[in-house]
Amino acid sequence: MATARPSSCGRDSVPATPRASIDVSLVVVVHGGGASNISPGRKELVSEGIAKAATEGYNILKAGGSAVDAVEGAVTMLENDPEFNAGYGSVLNADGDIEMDASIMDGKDLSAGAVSAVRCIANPVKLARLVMEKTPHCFLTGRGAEKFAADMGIPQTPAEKLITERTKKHLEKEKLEKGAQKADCPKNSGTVGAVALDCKGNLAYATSTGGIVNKMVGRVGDSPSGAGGYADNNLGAVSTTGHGESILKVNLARLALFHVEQGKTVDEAATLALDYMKSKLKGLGGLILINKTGDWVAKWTSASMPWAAVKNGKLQAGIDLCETKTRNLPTC
Ligand SMILES: NC(=O)C[C@H](N)C(=O)O
Repeated sequence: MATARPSSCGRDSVPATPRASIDVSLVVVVHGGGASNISPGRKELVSEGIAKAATEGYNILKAGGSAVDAVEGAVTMLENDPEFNAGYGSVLNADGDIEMDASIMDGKDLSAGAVSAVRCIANPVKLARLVMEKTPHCFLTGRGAEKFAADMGIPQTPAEKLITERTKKHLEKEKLEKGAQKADCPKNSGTVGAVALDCKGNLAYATSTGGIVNKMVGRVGDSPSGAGGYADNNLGAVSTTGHGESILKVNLARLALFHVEQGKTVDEAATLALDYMKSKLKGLGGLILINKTGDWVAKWTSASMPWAAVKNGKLQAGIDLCETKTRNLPTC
């Protein structure tokens, strides 16, 4: 179990931030997917991308934007970055095609929007937000979601423009290895997510993914469901990543918030939820969580998880265990 924390590290549970702030702080935390090891050659690009996304979300909050605006902005940035498995750079399914899932939720009134198995759209998170705000529904899938996107004036992005050389090679390798989607071997890295707390005390989350490489056509994972993320102003906001089938079975995001509801610290809640998934199903993954007072945690059981958090103007980020770095906010 790995936890991001400001200045020290280790395997015991310690809250990432002091509890109970007096005023509502602006907080944004982002993740770039629970992963096996990230190659040294990609680490810098991944670190840069994740820091920029957290900064984008924080700048939106500072300019008076809502928590929903912040998570949408941060996740859009990661969807546009080919280093991550969401939007441009999504992993390929067994047919060599992209099918993406995304969701967003406003903790103020529990309004939620999700899309699954969408193709030819650059930013599924924006479509999920439109489902939340412009339809009487929470969830649109496949053809219906694409028709709705066209009705909303979202331009079509040809599939070839979302596919990269890296994702083509990834699929080839997976097919050669007959890549079974094992719960305890999360090779499928790069799903992205964000959680935010705004100046009005509103919480939100967004999660977006291409899913898992070499998945069956039509497979939908946890990311567009309440297992892949949840936000409730009374409790907190969570975005999850990892083995989707395991995450769905334990309803990971809501499970973590259940522990918050029971009075646990964010660190304890994340640990209990991830440990349960691991002990029950051997499922590995990670999550980011902010509670209503602005305490946050980034925690994972996979080998690594790129994450970044901005609170009180200070950016902290890391990928591996014992690797928290504090730095100035980058200029976007
Ligand atoms: N890397 C991931 O987080 C994959 C995502 N949870 C899915 O199973 O669709």
